[in-house]
Amino acid sequence: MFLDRIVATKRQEVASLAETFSLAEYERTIAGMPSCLGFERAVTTGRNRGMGLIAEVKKASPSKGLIRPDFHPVELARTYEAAGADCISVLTDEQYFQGSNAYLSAIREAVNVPLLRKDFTIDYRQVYEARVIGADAVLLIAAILKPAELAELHDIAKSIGLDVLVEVHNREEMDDVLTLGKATLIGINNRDLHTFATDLKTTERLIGLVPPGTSVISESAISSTADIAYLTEVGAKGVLIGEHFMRQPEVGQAVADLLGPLVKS
Ligand SMILES: O=C(O)c1ccccc1NCC(=O)[C@H](O)[C@H](O)COP(=O)(O)O
Repeated sequence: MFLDRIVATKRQEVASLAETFSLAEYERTIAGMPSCLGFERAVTTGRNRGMGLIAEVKKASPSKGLIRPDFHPVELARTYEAAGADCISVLTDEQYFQGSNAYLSAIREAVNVPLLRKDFTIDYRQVYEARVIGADAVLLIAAILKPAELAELHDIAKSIGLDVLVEVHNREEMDDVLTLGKATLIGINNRDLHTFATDLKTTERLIGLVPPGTSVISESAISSTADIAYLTEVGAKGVLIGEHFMRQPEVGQAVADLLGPLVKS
């Protein structure tokens, strides 16, 4: 299965990171860095539009292959920011998404909105790495972590100033995450990471389980104002959109088209 292959690759990457990783050095570096920008706050307030937008910088994916051949990550991020995206998600996985840590660091220098490091985090060293390369938040995916692992990585991320988007796709993962009682920001992924099948109704099916005080972001397969209206209606606080924007010749216009109908309160 693809997700297992991705995780196997991550284990190899973590093993090579571990060869040079020094906790003391990372902590020293982080101590000298500016505070993180508030990712959770930015996406959940959504500039009072009623729906926050995380726009994703995504060159390729396992399900779709190459999505945007003419790929200029910094230019895309600047365009997202200028068009009103609240946060930017940056794929850093190289092997399956053609992403890079270097893209995230370059984007950090270029924009002033919070950045999510989008990768498959399975080890505490990747959390420190995310902070050092310039992320404001990390993604923790319930499908690839045991509850105790997720709890530990969540605590570490928070301890170094990162926000955490905890991703679930089904009832069992949601129950596990809610039982831990740590997540304040839950991403419901409309894509099944095992089969790649997408269904926006996944958000509607699971959102009712989430207690008040915890915000939900709907992720994947979102491409129209009708999708956003529907997800607003079911109670999502924000959306994460990658492929739709990446396929547009005029990315800024595509963002404006989706955000345009949202009313400021
Ligand atoms: O996008 C994939 O094919 C994929 C495959 C396996 C694991 C994760 C995958 N995507 C990560 C994401 O969650 C999406 O990049 C993100 O939600 C944006 O989705 P979309 O708007 O559909 O590009």
